[in-house]
Amino acid sequence: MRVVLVFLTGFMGTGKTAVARRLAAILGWPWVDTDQEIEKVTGLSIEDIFRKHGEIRFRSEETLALKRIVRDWAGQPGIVSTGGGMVLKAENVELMRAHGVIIGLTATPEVIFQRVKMRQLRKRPLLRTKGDVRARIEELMSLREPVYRSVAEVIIDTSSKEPEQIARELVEWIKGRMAGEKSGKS
Ligand SMILES: Nc1ncnc2c1ncn2[C@@H]1O[C@H](COP(=O)(O)OP(=O)(O)OP(=O)(O)O)[C@@H](O)[C@H]1O
Ligand SMILES: O=C(O)C1=C[C@@H](O)[C@@H](O)[C@H](O)C1
Ligand SMILES: [Mg+2]
Repeated sequence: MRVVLVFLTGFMGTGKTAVARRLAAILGWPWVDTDQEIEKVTGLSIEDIFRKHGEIRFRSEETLALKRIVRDWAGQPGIVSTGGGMVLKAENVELMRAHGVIIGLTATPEVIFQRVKMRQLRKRPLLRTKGDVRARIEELMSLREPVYRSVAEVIIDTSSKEPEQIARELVEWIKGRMAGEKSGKS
């Protein structure tokens, strides 16, 4: 399989969107973010989709967005930052694996809390709680961690690095991955 699409996966606030933007700029590849794509297509914010239509509807929109992206971008290189729950559906993981490579980003719960607190929680309805947001992050992360670990080819801890530095490291990884594939085929 050639590396054509690079999917960034991981928990909310690990930096998928921030890193993808820089990765695309360095490589000169196009970039799409599935959350932004869903908002564009539905004309609704993530918050409104969850509030008015519920999580099941959001998950359907998420799979539809992924299907459109792999169809429209077939055969060309590109960076896709996914929503934090994209990997929870086996169908989505299969689609990503069939069209590219899956990179995982991680960070400590405390760093995630610092990044997503306040205004950022609006984009992440699953973290909104009357109780302790830190505890909610830890709970959801520990439930999902095995999935994030099992789907990604490589996992980068973004807790103490700037998005620019992470993007540069990933460029090297992607180049190595592409070179490895070429030599494997010849
Ligand atoms: N490595 C980093 N260092 C410092 N701040 C960061 C880093 N990565 C992301 N951020 C900041 O943390 C916030 C959340 O990052 P981002 O939106 O990229 O997360 P995400 O993984 O895309 O989350 P989601 O799954 O909810 O879309 C943003 O304000 C972003 O600028
Ligand atoms: O981790 C999740 O389930 C989510 C992450 C965000 O990117 C959004 O896709 C939405 O808030 C759900
Ligand atoms: Mg994002």
